[in-house]
Amino acid sequence: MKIRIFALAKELGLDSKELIEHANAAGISVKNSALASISPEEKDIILEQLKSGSSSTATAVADEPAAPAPPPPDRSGKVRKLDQPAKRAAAKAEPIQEEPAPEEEAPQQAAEEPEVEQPVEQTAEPVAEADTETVVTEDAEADTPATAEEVESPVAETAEVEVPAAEPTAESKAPKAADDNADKVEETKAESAKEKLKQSGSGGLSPDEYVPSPHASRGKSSPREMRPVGTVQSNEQRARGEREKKRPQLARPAVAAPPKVPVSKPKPKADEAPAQKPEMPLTPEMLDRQSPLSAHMAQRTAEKDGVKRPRRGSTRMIDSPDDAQKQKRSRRPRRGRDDDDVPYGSRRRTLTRRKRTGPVEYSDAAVVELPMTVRTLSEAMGRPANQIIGTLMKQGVMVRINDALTEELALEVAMELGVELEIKRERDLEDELAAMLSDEYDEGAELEPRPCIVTILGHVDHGKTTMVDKLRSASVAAGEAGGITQHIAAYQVDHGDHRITFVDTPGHAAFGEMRARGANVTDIVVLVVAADDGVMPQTEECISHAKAAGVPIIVALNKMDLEGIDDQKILQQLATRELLPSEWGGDTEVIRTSGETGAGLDELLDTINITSELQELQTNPDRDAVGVCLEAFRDEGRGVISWLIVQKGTLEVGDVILCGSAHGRIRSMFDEHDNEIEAAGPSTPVKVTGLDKVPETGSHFFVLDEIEEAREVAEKRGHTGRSAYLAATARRPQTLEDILDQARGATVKNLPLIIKADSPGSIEAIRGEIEKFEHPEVRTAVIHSGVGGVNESDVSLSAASGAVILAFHVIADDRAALLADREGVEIRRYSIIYEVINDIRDALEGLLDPERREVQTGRAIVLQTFKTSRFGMIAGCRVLSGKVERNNRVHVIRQQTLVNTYPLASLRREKDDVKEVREGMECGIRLDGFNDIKEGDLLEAFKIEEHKRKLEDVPKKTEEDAEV
Ligand SMILES: Nc1nc2c(ncn2[C@@H]2O[C@H](COP(=O)(O)OP(=O)(O)OP(=O)(O)O)[C@@H](O)[C@H]2O)c(=O)[nH]1
Repeated sequence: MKIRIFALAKELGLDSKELIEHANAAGISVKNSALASISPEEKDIILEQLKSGSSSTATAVADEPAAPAPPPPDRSGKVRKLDQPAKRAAAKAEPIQEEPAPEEEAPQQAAEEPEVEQPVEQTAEPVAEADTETVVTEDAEADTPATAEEVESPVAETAEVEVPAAEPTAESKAPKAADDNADKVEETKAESAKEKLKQSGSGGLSPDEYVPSPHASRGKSSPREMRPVGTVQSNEQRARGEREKKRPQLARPAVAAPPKVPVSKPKPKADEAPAQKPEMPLTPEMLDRQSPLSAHMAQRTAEKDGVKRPRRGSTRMIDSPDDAQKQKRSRRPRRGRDDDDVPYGSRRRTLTRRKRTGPVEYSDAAVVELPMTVRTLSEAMGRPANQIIGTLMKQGVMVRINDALTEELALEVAMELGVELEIKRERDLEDELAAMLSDEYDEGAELEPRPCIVTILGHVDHGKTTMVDKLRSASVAAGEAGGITQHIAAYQVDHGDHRITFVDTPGHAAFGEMRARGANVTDIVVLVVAADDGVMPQTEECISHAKAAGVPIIVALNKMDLEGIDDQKILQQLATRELLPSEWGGDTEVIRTSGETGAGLDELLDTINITSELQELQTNPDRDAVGVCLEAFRDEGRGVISWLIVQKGTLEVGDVILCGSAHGRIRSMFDEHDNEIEAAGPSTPVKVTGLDKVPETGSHFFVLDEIEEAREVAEKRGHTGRSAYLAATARRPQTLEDILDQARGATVKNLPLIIKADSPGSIEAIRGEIEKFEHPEVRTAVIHSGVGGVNESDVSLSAASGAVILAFHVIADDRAALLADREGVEIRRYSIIYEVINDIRDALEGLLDPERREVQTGRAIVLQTFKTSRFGMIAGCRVLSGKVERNNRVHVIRQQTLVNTYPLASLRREKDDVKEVREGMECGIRLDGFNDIKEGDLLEAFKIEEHKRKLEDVPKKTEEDAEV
């Protein structure tokens, strides 16, 4: 059974190394390791050796040629660093010890014998530090005559040690070399031990400096574990020391006492392999002053920058917590001063954070966006939401923080709280579109002359169409139904160097609004006044429209070809209506014309040109077109056709246009002669196709970039229109008239209508006319209107509502006609608006209750009364005037006071019932329900006649009632 060295050393109370030395002295080859093992026999030999004393130790040591160099007894020398040269020396010396060891154990031995290096290192250390001040000083302080020679001698000695290490492979030389080496090592050891003893004796190592080796029992060695020789000496050591004293003194290294280094003892780990290297934690002081890397880096930095600048994150450069604080402080202002050096993100974060953490700002002016709530208003004004809620509560408005606020309420709150509030509305496309119409839109653009737009106005049949027809050399009047212009249309005429655009408007009053819209695009109004008719009411309306539009008026005194014309009379009429003719000194040009003969038309065109030149009509043709829809209708083949007149810019095929609540992309474009064109400049009337539905007459059109944008606005407009209609419908029961009707128990009779026409203008005209029929008892209700023929839907709606279908210039399709026959729905077709209006008037008057009038037929006086048990009181009367009829009613008048009115119950003459009794005759009259009749009472007999009422009659009565 093998016995471990450390176990035996423990058993004997020895150090493992001492035991190894003894074993070696006894001739037993033991690895210089506490883990080495020996056999029991060898143990006995060692024990014997120990018992026999130390006398033979020196011999035994001398006889061990290959014994590893024992650790130097003197380990009290300063160990500050492990120099590579020393390591190399130790490594070279190692093979000397390997000779007697088995081959398989050699690597382990080499690994397990760092201790062997230590002595060499200890020996070599002075080589590195021989010139240090500390060593010299210590040496100088030593009482031994340590001279420079002594200090240098280890260098030579170490060099000698290295010599044999340089030839380790020469096995034959090994014993001798080993002997020499061993001798020298022994000498070194002896010297070191001697030196230590000397130091110990002279106070070089105080008892306090003794550091017991925690690993001594395990036979480990480290600089800290080195035990000062001299404090505990074995017999052998003592003997060796005596022997060495006899030897010549060699130069010894000056070894200083180890410094007091607070070392934390590493906790041994159970499973961990024993440390083979000395553990020496580096203290901050050592790092600070001795780290070659840090010193090198500091030097490099200083050389590079010229100034010593601490590197971020370098603990080395921060000497103390105060220094670290100074560093932080010095960084902060630099970040603020030099913005370029600060990363964008970090600077922004800092600014934002500062802003957030600031106090709440109570501003006197605030901007809030719609839609707004109490919360958003609170945030915008910098006032607490509770304050806003409280303010509103005082006004009787109960809101919560997330409730929406109207603009009015918000403004009231702002006024109450003394805040100037600006309400920002969301991007209003309508405003942007309106801006496109303004002159500012073309500011700075290059403007070019444009044709003037002339609108011809005048009373019906005064010759407008004939005049334009003559100008265009085309017959338009001949094709018109009833000889009345139903649609606005426009034409262009070239005269001289100018092109003139004529807009022909119907002269009838029903088209007043269309005419007014026509005037909106107008530069000049030509007022046609028939010389044989003079100024008519509708002429006056035209003058008003033209003046309201602020456009110059040129009077065309037409039909001058007729005989017996008194033009002076017409001029007089014009003058009284603020149109003083130029020939009378005024500024109104009056041109005598004849549409029939064409006389005066050139002069009229010349006058138009001169007037337009005076106006200097210019516009920007290079922009998105805007203009007005003059008329629109649905064509069976081409879909929706819209008459547009371009006011500004140039309209092109493919443009996206928005017109009222209609939108679309222009598919095709036609001029007045139905020639297809690609573009239309300013003041050009065109017919276009491509809109999704029939646009409203008089609505502006705009060219937009995106079809989606146009659709969005069109839908919004359509929605707004429906909302307005619903709102109007919802408000209707709330009118005062309705409330009064309900109180009176009166019922208003509606005439439901469905209007289908060929164009929006026609519908508008019909609506405008029938809305004039105002009556408290009857009214029209247009439940549906649309452009196009009568379809099944219209008939179904009519059947359900009892509405009358008015088909103006349109007919019903076959299926609708069949359905109408089946449902008994009447479809009334019209081509002239007069007929429509007359029929509507008749229908409304037919709905009126007839007027009941009291018609007195005769008067009778009561001469005598007879009371019968069967019939009650009977009055004997004489007819004073007229006649009394059986079906009359009677006012009983007593002493000139009306007692009451009663129907006649019986009328008799001489016991016979008669139908009537004439003046001067006597009769018996019994009244129904009245027996208190007396002599002298006057009976007025009357009958009720019903008279059909007229719409015109009723308003007068209503006005009288209102006055009452
Ligand atoms: N003698 C004469 N008759 C004319 C003249 N101009 C028009 N007329 C006649 O007057 C009638 C009405 O003419 P229109 O041109 O249709 O009149 P209008 O003003 O356009 O009528 P509306 O379209 O209903 O507004 C027609 O019978 C024409 O023949 C003219 O200069 N001399």
